[in-house]
Amino acid sequence: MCQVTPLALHGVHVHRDGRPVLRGLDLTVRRGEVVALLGGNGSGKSTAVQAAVGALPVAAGRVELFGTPPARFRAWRRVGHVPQRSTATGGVPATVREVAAAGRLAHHGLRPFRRDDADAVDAALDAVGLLDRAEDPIDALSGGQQQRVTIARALAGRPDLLLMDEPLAAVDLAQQHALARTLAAEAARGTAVLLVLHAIGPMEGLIDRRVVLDTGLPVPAEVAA
Ligand SMILES: Nc1ncnc2c1ncn2[C@@H]1O[C@H](COP(=O)(O)OP(=O)(O)OP(=O)(O)O)[C@@H](O)[C@H]1O
Repeated sequence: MCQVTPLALHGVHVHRDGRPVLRGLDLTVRRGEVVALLGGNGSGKSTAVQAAVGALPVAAGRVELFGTPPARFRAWRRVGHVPQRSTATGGVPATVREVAAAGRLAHHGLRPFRRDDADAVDAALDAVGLLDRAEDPIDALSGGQQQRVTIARALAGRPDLLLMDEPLAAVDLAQQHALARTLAAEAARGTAVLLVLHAIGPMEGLIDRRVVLDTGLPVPAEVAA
């Protein structure tokens, strides 16, 4: 069966403040594949993720989400995105459950929230170890716990492509292991996963491929090893 590649960047150039940041990046993540995007500070990892979701314009080259450029892509329910250093508050009073439920928005749209939506939200909160805090105000959570809620929000959508920019940054080791198990299960059901990481840590057994960026280009595999 022919599978459309969930994420493909072909020769992508992105400029920021007039400076070249990505300089012809090729990157693909296939169905069920977990790819780690590594590299030093400022090497362009977050820029690549932002370009992938159409949040930054591409000066040259091509980005495709399930075969479609971000500007024409409509199936956002298939994509889960955890931005870098994200906290879940946004200044709006909301419970942990309400924030995680935002991850179902692209599924239920204007129809009422159903049992399967509620089950997906509960499963996502359980996966990040926060089901017992579901009714708490989001502001009452620590930074790392709030980061776990943004991960739950992405998981709640049961996406076919997960883009996570340093999801482990503020998360304790036990929860890193729990997230590794969750992502392994996601990949096993066919989800394509792109993880921006500084250290592989508990994700080691899960990673199918590593792409190491250096000033906006992948380091050749033999150098990166
Ligand atoms: N909002 C911005 N405006 C202008 N330039 C930016 C902006 N964000 C990042 N840059 C520049 O783009 C380059 C790549 O940054 P990027 O955030 O993609 O790196 P990164 O690999 O994710 O780094 P880190 O590991 O520190 O998160 C850097 O030179 C940075 O200065």
